[in-house]
Amino acid sequence: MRVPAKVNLYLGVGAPRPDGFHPLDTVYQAIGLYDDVTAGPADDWRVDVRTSDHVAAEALPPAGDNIVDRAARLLAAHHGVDVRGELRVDKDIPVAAGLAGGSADAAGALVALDRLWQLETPDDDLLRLAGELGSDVPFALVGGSAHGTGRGELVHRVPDEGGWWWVVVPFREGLSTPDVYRRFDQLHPDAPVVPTGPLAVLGALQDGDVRALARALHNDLQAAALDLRPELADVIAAGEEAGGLRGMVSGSGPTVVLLCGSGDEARQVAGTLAPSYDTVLIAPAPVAGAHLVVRA
Ligand SMILES: C[C@](O)(CO)[C@H](O)COP(=O)(O)OP(=O)(O)OC[C@H]1O[C@@H](n2ccc(N)nc2=O)[C@H](O)[C@@H]1O
Ligand SMILES: Nc1ncnc2c1ncn2[C@@H]1O[C@H](COP(=O)(O)OP(=O)(O)OP(=O)(O)O)[C@@H](O)[C@H]1O
Repeated sequence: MRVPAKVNLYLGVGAPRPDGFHPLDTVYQAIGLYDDVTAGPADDWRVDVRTSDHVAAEALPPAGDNIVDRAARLLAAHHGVDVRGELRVDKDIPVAAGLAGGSADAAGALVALDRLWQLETPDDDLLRLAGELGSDVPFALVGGSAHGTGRGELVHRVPDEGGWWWVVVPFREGLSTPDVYRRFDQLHPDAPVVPTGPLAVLGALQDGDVRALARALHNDLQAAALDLRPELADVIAAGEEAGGLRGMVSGSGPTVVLLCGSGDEARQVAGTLAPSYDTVLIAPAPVAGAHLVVRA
């Protein structure tokens, strides 16, 4: 099953809660850059992870600690069944990139194992288990474009009339999400308890208006990511110079994404950037998630 990466079209971040997580007001969009997760029968439990050229295999955790192992244990415990099967993960989404690749794999594992073990887990339970695995995992189930609140785990699909195009510039060396949130706290000691909301982004999606969306894109974590990786500012500037309508850091970074006016414009921007960076990808959006959750 194909599971997509995400970008945050809007990421409002508030002051840390007592549990250490930050309240978010975000708009996720699933983009056409995928990992592939498949499950088959086996007497024991095996995970086989393979990576494409631009995915840093060395950044993945040791056997047994992959987020798909955690997803399998959580789903099995919820139903009181044994963890059994062979799970294969083909990774094309860069690791620790701000693209939620691990979250996509976790969502894919939940859905693939739910089918293999014939559990028919209700959607609400699946969403709750996903939220326990990580803040971005429920969105990976839902896909499309969605509003996220809480620590990001409460997701509701939103109307999106656009067919959008992104140029994606990932880097082999990732950024740690907790490090970026920590830097956010240092840079914004007076962050509001309730983060500001994404009205302009939601309106642009509803109208399918790419120029309005370009104006409204916003990421409260961008300053923290740029502080940790100043050279990302040059990538954003180069992408906008090459014809991208607007460049930004995706989520906690370090991937830079550029919103483009059309598929042709995206190909042109990617062609201009390609000689300067190891990897430059093109992704249409929005795309489907791992599982169409009826309620969302
Ligand atoms: C940056 C985003 O990708 C934006 O969507 C997410 O907020 C990150 O989501 P994620 O990788 O699924 O994060 P989790 O696995 O839930 O949490 C990892 C770590 O990120 C920090 N974290 C995450 C989410 C959140 N709302 N506040 C946080 O402070 C915490 O230090 C946490 O221990
Ligand atoms: N299947 C997996 N794919 C990628 N990373 C994984 C996986 N399982 C565990 N991890 C670990 O999770 C951490 C974050 O990986 P991930 O690729 O999800 O980050 P990300 O793209 O920045 O996600 P987010 O945008 O949700 O913060 C890495 O340290 C990585 O070792």
